[in-house]
Amino acid sequence: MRVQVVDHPLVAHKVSVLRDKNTPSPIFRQLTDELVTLLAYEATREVKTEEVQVVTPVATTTGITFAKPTPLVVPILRAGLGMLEGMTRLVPTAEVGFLGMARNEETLDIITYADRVPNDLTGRQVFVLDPMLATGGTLAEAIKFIFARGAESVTCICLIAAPEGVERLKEIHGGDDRVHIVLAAMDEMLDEKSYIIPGLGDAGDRLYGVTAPIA
Ligand SMILES: O=P(O)(O)OC[C@H]1O[C@H](OP(=O)(O)OP(=O)(O)O)[C@H](O)[C@@H]1O
Ligand SMILES: O=c1cc[nH]c(=O)[nH]1
Ligand SMILES: [Mg+2]
Repeated sequence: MRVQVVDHPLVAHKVSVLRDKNTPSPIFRQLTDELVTLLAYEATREVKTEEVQVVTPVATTTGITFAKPTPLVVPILRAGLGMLEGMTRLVPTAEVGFLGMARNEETLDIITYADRVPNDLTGRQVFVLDPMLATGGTLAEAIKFIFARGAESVTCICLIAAPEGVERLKEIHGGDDRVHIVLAAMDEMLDEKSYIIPGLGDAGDRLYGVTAPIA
């Protein structure tokens, strides 16, 4: 499993504004959208391609296009939805599946409440979108779910991670080169409620301006 923290001033600046508790939802949504495009640039570096003939106004040349089957993008509802448009803007031919997952804030159990992902993911490169990787429980479930349907690889694009969550995923997928995690920031730790410190609070609540009921 590879973990990559994208080290770039544009990313660090946008994450800093995102963290600020006074940043309102509209700006939070815009920054999330901008950040995912910066992370997607790195996350798609190994997307499968094939050659294609291109006729320019002056000559014919060989270009590349995405190979079939096309990449599948899977935002984890609710917060991952805030990353979808930025991703599909960069990879417009990607297909999109949806997973609804919520962490019970008291037990930390993960509830999967929506599955709109194709049954057969054989040979697919899957890009999972979720801004927060805290205990890693949600992503562990999502990765298990996607591999159970036959995916070739899973790349998770997250904004902020806690070391505890990354360690948990490494315990499961450490020797597995099919799993790739791309992050904007690796934070310090989890607090007693398993929120990321310093983090940015509840990403879903900050994106959408409402507190979701406990799952
Ligand atoms: O690593 P974990 O400890 O599993 O926590 C991370 C999860 O928590 C948040 O979602 P949440 O359950 O709050 O759902 P929401 O997007 O509907 O707010 C976040 O978007 C992740 O999916
Ligand atoms: O810090 C955290 C942890 C889980 N989910 C969030 O949205 N934020
Ligand atoms: Mg939430």
